[in-house]
Parts: sequence; structure tokens; C-alpha cells
Amino acid sequence: MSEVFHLGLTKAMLKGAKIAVVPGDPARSERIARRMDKPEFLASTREFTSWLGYLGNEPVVVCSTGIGGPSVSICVEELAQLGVRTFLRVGTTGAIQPYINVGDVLVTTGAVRLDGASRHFAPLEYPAVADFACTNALYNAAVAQGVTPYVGITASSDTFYPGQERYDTFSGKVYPAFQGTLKQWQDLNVMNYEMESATLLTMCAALGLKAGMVAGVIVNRTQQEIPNETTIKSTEEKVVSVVIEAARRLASA
Ligand SMILES: O=P(O)(O)O[C@H]1O[C@H](CO)[C@@H](O)[C@H]1O
Ligand SMILES: O=c1cc[nH]c(=O)[nH]1
Repeated sequence: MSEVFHLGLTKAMLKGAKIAVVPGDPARSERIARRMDKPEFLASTREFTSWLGYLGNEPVVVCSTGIGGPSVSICVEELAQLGVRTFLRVGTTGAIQPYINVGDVLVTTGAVRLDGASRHFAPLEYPAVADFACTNALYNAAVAQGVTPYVGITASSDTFYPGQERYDTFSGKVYPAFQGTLKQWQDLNVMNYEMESATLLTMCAALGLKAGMVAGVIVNRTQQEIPNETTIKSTEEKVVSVVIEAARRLASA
């Protein structure tokens, strides 16, 4: 019997896990857990698919957040109720700087709060910043695997289309408030767009939880709009390796 509203999980199922790896895509949960020891399926409800794995003696829960801030906030809140204190998001992303390539790895230090959910945890003046130890672990894990990540700011939007200034082929519309914003964030040295880090980083900082964020670049918005399936797979494998190594380092710290 679930002890939380949505996730279908209990404290006993988490075996005392203090660290969670939180991808957006539910299908990614199993792929991540299977890279750990003793992978075990826990539950699948709505967008939340949960697995448990071990890194050494340390249990680590993997739970997908689905897309966007509201569902991230539920995932984090309910995992925290079950004892989790550290959250590592591993996602895909669209780069907006011309020098960042598809396949590159990005570690987010802070997010531009283009979401709504983070405002339910702290006013807009409050920064969406990553935890230093999580960021350090993600950066060092990447370097240890021969990958030098870009480190910096991510624009985190509630919408994939207008909020990331995609003039979709159906309507051709982007609401005026978002017209010109891709160029604006480029000029302000923002690395990329994704959809969860603003909520994750704001709520974790505000609630006294730790959070970090790593993403693999699957498109560069200055070059193309549609990602290549093979590239998505290889990029995902790369960032999954990084997040698992980072979790291992945090677990043994
Ligand atoms: O690959 P995930 O983790 O889902 O992350 C990115 O992909 C989704 C959009 O396609 C959004 O969730 C965005 O943040
Ligand atoms: O461009 C992109 C690619 C992945 N995820 C996003 O949110 N945006």
C-alpha cells in the first residue's frame, strides 16, 4: 500500500535510499537502474516509473518525473517524504549556443525560471541554483569518463514550443512575450533549454534538499530542430554514465 499520493512507493521499498536519480522519460528509469547493482522494479504510476539499484552498499532510487515542473514537484516532494535528500536530474536538452555540439554534456549551475511551479516554492527573486556538491560530483564524474562538460546556466521552460521560441509548423505562432527570447538568452550566455531544472533547483534549495542537473545535447537550435534517433541513444548513454558515477561519488562521500 503506497505511503504517498502518486508514486506508489513506501519507505520499505526504498530501503533507506537517500539519493534519487530523476530522469524525465519514464523509459529511462529502467535503463539507468540496470546500470547499477541488483536493479529492482518498484512501481509505475502515471509518468512516475521507479526502480531501485545499488551503488556499492548504497541504495539509490530512480524515479522519472515526466515532463515539466508540476510533475517534478510531486516526484521530489513524495520522494522527500520517503527519506530522499539528494536529487540528480539527468535529461536531454536543446543547446542554443553555436559552439555547443550535439552529443555534448552540460552541467547546470543555475536555471532561468521560465516555469510556473517554482513560484509556488519561492518568489522569482529567489535563484534556481544547484547544490555545489552535486554540481562538483557531476562535473568530476564527467571528466573522469573523458568528457569535459560545459558548465553554466540553463533556461527552463514550462513549454517546449512557445517558451523555447519554436514557431511550430501548425500555427506559426509564438506569443509576443517569447518572441526574440532565444536570441536574448544566447546573448546572456545561457547554454540550453530544457523543462524541469527551474522547479527542481528552486524547490530543493528552498526546502533544504540537494539537487544537481546534467543533460545531453540532442539538438542545437542554431543548426537543426529534429534530433537523430542514434544520437539520442548515444548521448543518453553518455549522460547516464555520468549521473551514475556522480551518484556513486555522493553516496561514498
Ligand atoms: O529528456 P528529459 O529528461 O525528459 O528532458 C527534456 O526532454 C523533454 C522534452 O522533450 C523535457 O522533459 C525536457 O526537459
Ligand atoms: O530542445 C529541446 C530538446 C530537449 N528538451 C527540451 O526541452 N528542449
